[in-house]
Amino acid sequence: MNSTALHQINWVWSITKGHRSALLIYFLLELAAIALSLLFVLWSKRAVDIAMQTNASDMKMVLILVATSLLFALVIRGFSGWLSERTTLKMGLRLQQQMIEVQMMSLWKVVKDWHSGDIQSRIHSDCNEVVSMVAYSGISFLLTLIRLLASFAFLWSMDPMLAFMILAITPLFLFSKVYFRRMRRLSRDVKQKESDFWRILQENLRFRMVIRAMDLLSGRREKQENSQDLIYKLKSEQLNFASFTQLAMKFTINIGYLLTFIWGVYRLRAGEISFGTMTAFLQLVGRIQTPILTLSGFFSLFIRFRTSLERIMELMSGEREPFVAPQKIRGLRTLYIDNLTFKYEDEKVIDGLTIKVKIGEPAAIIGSSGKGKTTLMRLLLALLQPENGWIWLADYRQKYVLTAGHRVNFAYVPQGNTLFSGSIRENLLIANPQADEEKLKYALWLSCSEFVYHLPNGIDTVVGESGHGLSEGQAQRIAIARAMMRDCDIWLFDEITSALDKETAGNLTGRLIKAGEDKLCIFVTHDFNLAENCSQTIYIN
Ligand SMILES: Nc1ncnc2c1ncn2[C@@H]1O[C@H](COP(=O)(O)OP(=O)(O)OP(=O)(O)O)[C@@H](O)[C@H]1O
Repeated sequence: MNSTALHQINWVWSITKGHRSALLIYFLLELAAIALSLLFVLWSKRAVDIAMQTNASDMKMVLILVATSLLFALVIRGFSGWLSERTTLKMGLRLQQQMIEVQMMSLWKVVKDWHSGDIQSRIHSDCNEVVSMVAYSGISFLLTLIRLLASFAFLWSMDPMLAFMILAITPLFLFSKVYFRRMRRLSRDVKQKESDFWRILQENLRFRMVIRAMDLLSGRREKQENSQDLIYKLKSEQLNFASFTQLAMKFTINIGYLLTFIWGVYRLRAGEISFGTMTAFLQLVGRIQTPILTLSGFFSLFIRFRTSLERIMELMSGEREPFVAPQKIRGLRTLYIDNLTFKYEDEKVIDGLTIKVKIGEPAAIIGSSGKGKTTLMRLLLALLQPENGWIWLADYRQKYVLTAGHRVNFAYVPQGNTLFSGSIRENLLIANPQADEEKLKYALWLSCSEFVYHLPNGIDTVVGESGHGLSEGQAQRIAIARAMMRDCDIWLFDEITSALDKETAGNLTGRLIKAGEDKLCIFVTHDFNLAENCSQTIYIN
């Protein structure tokens, strides 16, 4: 076994943690059901044989046993089915949580490389594929194999020749390398194309108004339809191949049944077997054929599972931000940036930047577009790591090298629309769930969001996806109010006046600068009026 397969097995084993006893119980219950079904065959053979004798004294007892085995098997199957569904559900949700957690904490370069549509496709369909294999199909495979072997051994004990005949006609071609390779390639291609489709779909839905407004509908529709056509072609190929192999399988299996039947009839006529044995034959043949058919279906499931497993593991292997305990700095005084250098891949964005921002002395950061202002914000929030140089936070006594743990000290307002769907109140409370009405009112006032009170539902007005229902400027101000709900000593504002008229912008920045007299405020801006009101202006070129 190669190291990749071993790694995959270990990984699969790790996701069963917390569910292993439920999986074992399910396996044992199904095993008991198999034993009962074989007892059913044995006792029904006896019942038929007794019925053919003149002295049928214990027939009643045997019939009771036949009925009991059937009934118990039914009850056990009912319970095990329920248990398996429940375990699948719980495991699926847990795995999804883990996948989402990894994505939420992934490093900047990982975020850039993965499209959220692709991630969603993996979290949804690949996760289902993997979990249903681990919690259900994998165990079913083992049980089917056991059922098959037990029925085969039973048949062998009654008539070895017949058992041999059945084995000889089993379509073993299904286990060939050609079959596996082709199915694997198809499965990979389908998954890849599905991810592409999710990417296109997500962007089409997100920008549907803009797409219509800019008359891009036909182009985007064509892209989406092309992607669907590709999926259709690949899935049709998959379907044709699977249907052909299933048909070949059924064909050979039915010939097997026919041969058994003819063989049985001749031997019955020759008086070599009893009626009971004949009925047992026919039942056992069924109990061998059905598992073989199930196994053939299982192989395509297994191939899909391997593909999905690789895709999930690839997603989960992205680098994550290590956990650092939150560290609130009491009595914060100064932020130092010393000879800071940063580059994305090869492009140097910030080169030897040195600045100092003190509490109560707001700073404006100005620079033409694409010069690295937002990058600087990301560095301050420890979302990016400097290539060279240092960022420190200092209180009265000492300096602390900035880490992700210091994020609790920052209230940050990003560029653009970042509201969540839900009411305005929910959007504000997410930043500080314990806040009271006073705090809400203050944050709304500080961000010049008094317009909220004139909305029909006031602060409980529901905002759609990406702030739909509010203007850009209104959404921007609610985003400022949200940041102001947090009790933080450093306020970072990234172009907060870009969607506001001059008067509102002046009002807003006036309130923020006044209220931030005991805060460390940094405004990234193109607004020179705002820069004039700050204590220092830093140019990034
Ligand atoms: N994730 C990224 N990977 C690679 N390069 C990036 C990434 N994000 C930004 N850049 C590049 O870094 C440079 C600075 O980008 P940044 O967003 O910091 O500029 P900015 O000064 O905030 O611009 P604007 O005023 O337009 O918002 C740009 O040239 C941009 O192409």
